[in-house]
Amino acid sequence: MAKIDLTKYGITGTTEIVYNPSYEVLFEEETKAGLEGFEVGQETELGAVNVMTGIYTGRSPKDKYIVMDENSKDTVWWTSDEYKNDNHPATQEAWEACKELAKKELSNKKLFVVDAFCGANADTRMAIRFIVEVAWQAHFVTNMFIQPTAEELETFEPDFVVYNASKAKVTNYKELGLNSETAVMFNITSKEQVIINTWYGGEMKKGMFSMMNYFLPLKGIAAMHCSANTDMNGENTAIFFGLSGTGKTTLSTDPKRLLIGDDEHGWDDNGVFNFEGGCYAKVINLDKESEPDIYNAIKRNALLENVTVDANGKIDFADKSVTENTRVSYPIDHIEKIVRPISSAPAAKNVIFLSADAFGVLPPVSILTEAQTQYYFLSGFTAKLAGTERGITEPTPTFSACFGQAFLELHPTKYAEELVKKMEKSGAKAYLVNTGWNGTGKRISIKDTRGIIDAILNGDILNAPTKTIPYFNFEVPTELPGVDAGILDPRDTYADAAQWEEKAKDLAARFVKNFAKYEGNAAGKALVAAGPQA
Ligand SMILES: Nc1ncnc2c1ncn2[C@@H]1O[C@H](COP(=O)(O)OP(=O)(O)O)[C@@H](O)[C@H]1O
Ligand SMILES: C=C(OP(=O)(O)O)C(=O)O
Ligand SMILES: [Mn+2]
Repeated sequence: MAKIDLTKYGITGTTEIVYNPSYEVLFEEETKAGLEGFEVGQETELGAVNVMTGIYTGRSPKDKYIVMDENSKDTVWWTSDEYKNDNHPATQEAWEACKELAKKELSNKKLFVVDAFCGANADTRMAIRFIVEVAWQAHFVTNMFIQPTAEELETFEPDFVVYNASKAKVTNYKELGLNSETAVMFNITSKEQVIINTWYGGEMKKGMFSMMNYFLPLKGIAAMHCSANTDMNGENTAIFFGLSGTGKTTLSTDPKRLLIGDDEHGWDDNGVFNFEGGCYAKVINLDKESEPDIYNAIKRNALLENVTVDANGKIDFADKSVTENTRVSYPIDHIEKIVRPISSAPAAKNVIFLSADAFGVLPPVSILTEAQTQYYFLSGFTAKLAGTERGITEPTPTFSACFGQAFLELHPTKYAEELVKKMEKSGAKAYLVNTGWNGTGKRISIKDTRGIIDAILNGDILNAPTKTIPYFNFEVPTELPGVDAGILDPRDTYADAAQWEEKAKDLAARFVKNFAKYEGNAAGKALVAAGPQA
């Protein structure tokens, strides 16, 4: 084991370091007597431990900051009045203050240090050191990141250090120009992240995703908020872009295929590779029959968050009294059908954009032209679903560039550029799949969506009869094996097609308005014709 010296980070008086604990040790530490508040883990009937994450049960994008310095000033895609995003600038002074708070919080106590990788490719991965004081936080990152081998640990040198001081508060946040007592702050120059006053595990996971999204595209590698899987021969790779709750995890976990990963991937000249070593599935209303693989992944070593569990360990997956964003993290090998030993596969042949349309306008599947692919990728229209972000309590329509705006550190066009290059090279086709609502007022069923995905992946969709949907010029199939033909044209799901027309016109106008921000250059202007015509 590498000798860990935390004094070089300014953390002093450490009484004990639990370094890269095994699952046995993690279980013991997170369930032992004497833990307080949100440190407490409870063993459940399925063997997985459940924890509560406190007030923050989802990410807090308003508290996300990046230090603005010589290095980041001209590269980061900062929030602006013209185009608001979650990359808020922090001063060097605010950084020093937050780092100081974290050092103070983490000094003079027992700590957990987890060294892990982000990125399955050895030549482009980031070596990350997580320093935390809560056992289950160490468990979370052990599940979600790639665990080094014993040999790799011998020589592990971190590229990036994460300080989780979830128990601290930024009391003087106003003075520091920050938003609240909570801060999720990145320093791209020193390669560090500080987390203060939020216990939500997703901040560590999506934080490192944001950093990969900064570093990789600058090296000509696509970084993508998508899940990925491939066929049993590891040849027919597909990627599924989508904002939280649109179905990346659910739809990529497919017993007929091998899972590459459920949320964050890169695409380089060798193909598609996972950034992570685990999955982070939503468990609200989880049903054993319709999602058996995810259900079966909830066993010892998996970690549940914010799930309602009674005194005997019995789980109620239907209860959303704490949040709708109830979660489970598990190491990827809790899923049987995965790509081994490295989570990667050849270039994608199919690219699927998952959009949960709360307006009920988008067809359940549309076959996109090349220009439409770029237009809809940059637009990133979907709904934010309840719970994943603080303050979102019902499906809220949004344009989230590249289906992951909250995690983009460079301008959206950079991600589009890298994706298009890779797609052109592999001859990939793109589809827009609505996993949200239609005229019935209900969400399109998982069964129908799975039928649509099957038809895309086995090529049936290319032989199906099609028609064109007005306003959007979408080419949609009129029949697909295993899919209710009555839903393929969304107008058929309304009592009166005029109701759809009205909503479609409204949505088309929203697209036009949103896209104006890309029309400043010739490339953006050229895409307008591929978008909806209001
Ligand atoms: N048609 C559908 N396709 C996919 N998921 C659906 C659909 N209808 C409802 N759902 C539900 O939506 C949620 C999708 O969440 P998840 O797969 O975790 O999304 P993501 O990984 O993109 O955040 C799950 O709770 C799933 O049961
Ligand atoms: C974990 C998150 O996302 P996803 O639902 O896409 O996994 C998140 O947005 O915090
Ligand atoms: Mn997911």
